[in-house]
Amino acid sequence: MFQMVKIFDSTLRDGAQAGGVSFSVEDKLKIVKALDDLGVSYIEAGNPGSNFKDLEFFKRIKEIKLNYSKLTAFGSTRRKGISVEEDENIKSLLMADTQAVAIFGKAWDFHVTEIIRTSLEENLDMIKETIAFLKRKEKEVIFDAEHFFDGYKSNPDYAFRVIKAAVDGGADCIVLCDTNGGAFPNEVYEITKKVAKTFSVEIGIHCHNDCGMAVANSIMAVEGGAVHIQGTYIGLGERCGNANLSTLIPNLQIKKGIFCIPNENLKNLTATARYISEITNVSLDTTAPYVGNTAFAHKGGMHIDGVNKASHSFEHISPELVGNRRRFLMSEVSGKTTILPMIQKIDSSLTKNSPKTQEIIDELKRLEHFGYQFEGAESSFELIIRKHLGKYKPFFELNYYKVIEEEPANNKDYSSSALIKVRVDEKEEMTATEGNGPVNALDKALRKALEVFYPSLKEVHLTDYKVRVLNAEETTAAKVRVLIESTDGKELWSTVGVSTNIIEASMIALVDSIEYKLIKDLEKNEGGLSYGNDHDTKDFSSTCGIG
Ligand SMILES: CC(=O)SCCNC(=O)CCNC(=O)[C@H](O)C(C)(C)COP(=O)(O)OP(=O)(O)OC[C@H]1O[C@@H](n2cnc3c(N)ncnc32)[C@H](O)[C@@H]1OP(=O)(O)O
Ligand SMILES: CC(=O)C(=O)O
Repeated sequence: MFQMVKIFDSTLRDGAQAGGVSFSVEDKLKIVKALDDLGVSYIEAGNPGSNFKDLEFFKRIKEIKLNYSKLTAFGSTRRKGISVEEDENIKSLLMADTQAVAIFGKAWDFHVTEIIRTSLEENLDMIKETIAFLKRKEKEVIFDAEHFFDGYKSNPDYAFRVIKAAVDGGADCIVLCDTNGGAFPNEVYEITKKVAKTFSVEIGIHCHNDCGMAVANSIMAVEGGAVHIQGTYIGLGERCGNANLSTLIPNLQIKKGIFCIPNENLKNLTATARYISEITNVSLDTTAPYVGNTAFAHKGGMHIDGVNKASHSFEHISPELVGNRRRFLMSEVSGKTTILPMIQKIDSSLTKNSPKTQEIIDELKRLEHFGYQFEGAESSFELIIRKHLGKYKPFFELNYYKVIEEEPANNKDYSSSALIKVRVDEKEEMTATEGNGPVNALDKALRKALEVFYPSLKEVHLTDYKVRVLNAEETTAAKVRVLIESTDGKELWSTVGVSTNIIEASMIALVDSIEYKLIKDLEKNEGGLSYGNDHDTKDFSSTCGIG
């Protein structure tokens, strides 16, 4: 039997209540567009009664036509002691002019008497009157029964009366909220089932993740009869966050066959997660199920061997289904089986027994002994393979760079400046840039110089920069390993550099990052690289900073 649920994304409302998150109006517009492209049913995009930014957002979003999702504004029921018509929050909700509104009201008697400090009867009136008013304004009304599970455990009769008040007011959907995130899956299942049996209205679920159960609880709610699922796309939300939709959607659709978004969009799940985390400026958890960077990364030699023989030996689904990819993590404990797929991506004629394969693995082990770590820097390793196989075209030559540190700085924002000269074919470009540190200045100067030749580099920026001291006993003469992660907003890649000089180690990783991006761009544009014999193949050991 065909089964479907409606996905309600609250990244821009509950997600905005997460510590460290602050969306600009532009951010919100971009995220709405991405979620609409993905095909979620509702986008709860803000709380117009809360702040001017959200009011401005709701004005500007009118210029954008959504193809799939219903835009939803969020607010509370009327306040105690006033009429719905005079409530400023409700006036703002109407000003947002959305097709759907989500209204929250208390379902826990304790919250009614101790937090909003009114009578149990007035709370029921606040809920029913607010919903009836919004229905008269022809809104689709989603009622969030706040603290429903705690409320039910404290006073089931009252929790049900809250739902009845919402149904009597005309609510289109009643959402049972585990606001404090303390419920367990069996409780959510039993309680949701009782509600779904008692009321004929559409039932939804909204789970917080304080016990790490938000996804499991949401699934159990679906088992119990919920057909409207609230969450946030990468799990952001108050405290420990909300049910993570990038986990829930594939769990429901791929594992349980319950329709959430158009099938053809499942392959966009990973890119959407990266895009949203990018705009939110929150790193995507590398171990996030389905969409994380290591969700399909294998390191143990036996696992890699197994996956090579039959991918489902160590993978629960095929990564391509959700737009992710399989990765084999390189390390000194790798055998040829581990690196062969990477080598074959560049030259499919090579086999486990080819001398080149052995040479590359020897080189990997030599570099790891020197201090490199390719597990976190596959892109640098791919460049090494390309250079070793002559499948590499240098995009530029770094002729010269110089970094100047100034303390105390004239300009408080910039304590460093960098000068860089690059050559592309016969043309040279020299740039100077300031930065808030030497690596920042170098990064900006290098990209500025190269953007003249390769405009796509404008999209690139660093998302992570890590330094690890390798032989701390050498104190200030110690060797350092710099790992950087870069993105162009669509893909993430990591590169590495090692040197006793932190600036040089950073520069090696930065140069690798740019070369990798340019190779990928060329591959996309040309449908594959061609390498003429006229191109020099740079000696990779010099790029890696070792003699
Ligand atoms: C579970 C959830 O996530 S609910 C959503 C929570 N989200 C937010 O709070 C973010 C947006 N909030 C805001 O911007 C502000 O809190 C505002 C503008 C909505 C309200 O600000 P203020 O009027 O200054 O009130 P403040 O935040 O200090 O206190 C909350 C008030 O709302 C009342 N309230 C809380 N829940 C409800 C409810 N379900 N129904 C009606 N009133 C409620 C409280 O009783 C309190 O009123 P009081 O001052 O008369 O005691
Ligand atoms: C409505 C909501 O965000 C909650 O109850 O958690």
